[in-house]
Amino acid sequence: MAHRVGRASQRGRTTRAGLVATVFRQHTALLVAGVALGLAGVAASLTQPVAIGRLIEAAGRGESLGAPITWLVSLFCAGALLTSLQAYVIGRAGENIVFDVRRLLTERLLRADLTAFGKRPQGDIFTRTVTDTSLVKIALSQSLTQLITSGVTVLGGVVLMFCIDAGLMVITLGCLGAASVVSLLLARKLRKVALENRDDIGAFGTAVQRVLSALPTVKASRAESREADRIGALAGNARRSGIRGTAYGALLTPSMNVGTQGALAVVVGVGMAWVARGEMTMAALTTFIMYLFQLVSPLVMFFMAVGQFVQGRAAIQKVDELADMPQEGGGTADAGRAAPMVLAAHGRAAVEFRDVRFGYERGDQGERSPVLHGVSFHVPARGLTAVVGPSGAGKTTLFQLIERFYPASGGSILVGGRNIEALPLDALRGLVGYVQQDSAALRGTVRENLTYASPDAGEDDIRQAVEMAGLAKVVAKLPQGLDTELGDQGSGLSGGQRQRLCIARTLLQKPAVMLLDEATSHLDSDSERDFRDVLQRVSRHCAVIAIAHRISTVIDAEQIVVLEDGRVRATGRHQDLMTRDALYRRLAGSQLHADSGGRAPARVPDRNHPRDSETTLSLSLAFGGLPPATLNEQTIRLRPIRSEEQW
Ligand SMILES: Nc1ncnc2c1ncn2[C@@H]1O[C@H](COP(=O)(O)OP(=O)(O)OP(=O)(O)O)[C@@H](O)[C@H]1O
Repeated sequence: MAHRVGRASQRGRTTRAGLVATVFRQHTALLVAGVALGLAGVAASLTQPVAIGRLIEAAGRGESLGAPITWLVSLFCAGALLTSLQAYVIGRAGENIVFDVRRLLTERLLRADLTAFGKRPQGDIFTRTVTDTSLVKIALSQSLTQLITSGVTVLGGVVLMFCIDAGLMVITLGCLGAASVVSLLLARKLRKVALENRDDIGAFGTAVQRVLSALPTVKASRAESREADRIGALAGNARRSGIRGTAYGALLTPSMNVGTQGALAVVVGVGMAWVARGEMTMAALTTFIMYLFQLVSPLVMFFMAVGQFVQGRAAIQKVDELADMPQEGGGTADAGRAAPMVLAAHGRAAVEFRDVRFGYERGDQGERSPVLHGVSFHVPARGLTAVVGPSGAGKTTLFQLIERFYPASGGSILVGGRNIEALPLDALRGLVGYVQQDSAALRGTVRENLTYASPDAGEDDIRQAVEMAGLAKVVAKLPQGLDTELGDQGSGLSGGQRQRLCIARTLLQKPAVMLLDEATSHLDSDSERDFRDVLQRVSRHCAVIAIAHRISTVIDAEQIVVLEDGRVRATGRHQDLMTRDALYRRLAGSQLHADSGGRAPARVPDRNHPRDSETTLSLSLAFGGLPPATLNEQTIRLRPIRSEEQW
């Protein structure tokens, strides 16, 4: 049953009714079965006072008590069996509901549009996904069925009591009616407070998630006390609204108790007077009082269920809001994993930007601050293309658009000659491998991390990718090799090792286009030289686009795109750009000074010479330790880097 939810509801927007209502409808059969069992139990309970009345009458007449006692015991057993069966069936339906809600919600979160996702605090998303879904389960299974079965019990009891004595019933209803009005008013208050409490818990969860994800920064900034105070204040808000909710909830049950106890006192007094005057039999009064006693518990349960249900409705609202988040690809995310695609025609550009414009959405009003202003360039199907430019020029944004994390506001991006808007997302992301600026490793084994984008990869492919990314020695030293467990965000490996892990993961994907965002920034000199060899090899098979601040990566590139303020100002090879583009010269010059346009051969510095040792130091700083001899055909005069210049 839990799997019956239609594919349609899993993909685009759920329905106008919301995700929870859609899921609820899928489980009505089991819920109805649970309610039916509950009602049968109610019937057994409602018959018990009649059976007791018969027992009293039989005893009064001196008849055999065997049959009435058997009848009564059978009713007790049937009531108990039906109640426990109902609890199991309703509990099962509740688990099925929460399973489907969580499954569909997670799917929608994973396919959410990044702009919409970025606007929501992650702690709030977590609270809604974990805590609120539990409240949804309680509201839609236990509370709802309790409302129905208790409601029917109360109704049935009222009808039967009317049949026994209408006058006494009118008195009873008067007392219960007043208590019910008070309880309903309290339930309305409770719903309002419950919504506030959900918001407060969400804010608390957000604050906790914020500090836990940056705990080393918190410690290094000595912000533990400040954060503890801030989070403590938010926990205090949740406590206050929780206590207010508890207070309303605590008033709900006694208000009903007072009503029923008042009714009981009046009924006993009036009833006994009528029995004394011979206007009512003792058996009828006993049966009536039995029903009144039986009414107390369902009435209290009914109003408790009302309280739980209104709290659950607040949670349902929160879950539905989250599930309503816009989905990638306008709500038509691609089904399953698309078959791997290959770039169409040979010789066609692997990636082409045609007058692409883009701005990130800021705030809730949809206003955008422009980042790319008509970017055009193309990337050949083979070879290394480097993208360079000052910080904030829009380099990473180019990659985000190729991956279709965000849609371009104007112009078009083509991969293999096809507009990416027309490609299924899964296929596009299968073609394009992306090593992000902040290397993304996950909790799990090294092997799981490696095969994350290609779950079916074989041992040989894994070994090859590990070798190519320069990770083989690292893996060999790990206690369990590829099966060594890593912590959150890949802790257990150094920054550079994590980055190589991500490079290996992307290599394993065998992409047609590989995007490397400052991918070599963490690599040491030896590994970077190895990796440049890897790049050379890989770029013979696919298009590699690398964002790099290191000239060592750029020098060998077949093409360099110079980006400034979201515009392409030049494209060409290193030597060409050194002569004709001032910005490129300046960017390169911040690391090195080319004496003769980068044409004369490099002089290898002598470490023993005081001036050269200074030069060697700054060279290795600027080039991340790459030995000068590896810079082909460069005559480089380096300026010593002084610490005061770094400030
Ligand atoms: N998610 C985002 N929401 C809003 N603005 C963003 C977002 N990401 C980037 N920006 C803005 O877009 C501009 C370009 O950012 P981008 O990351 O593409 O620059 P970059 O050239 O890669 O910079 P760097 O070299 O420092 O990594 C910056 O001004 C940045 O503030």
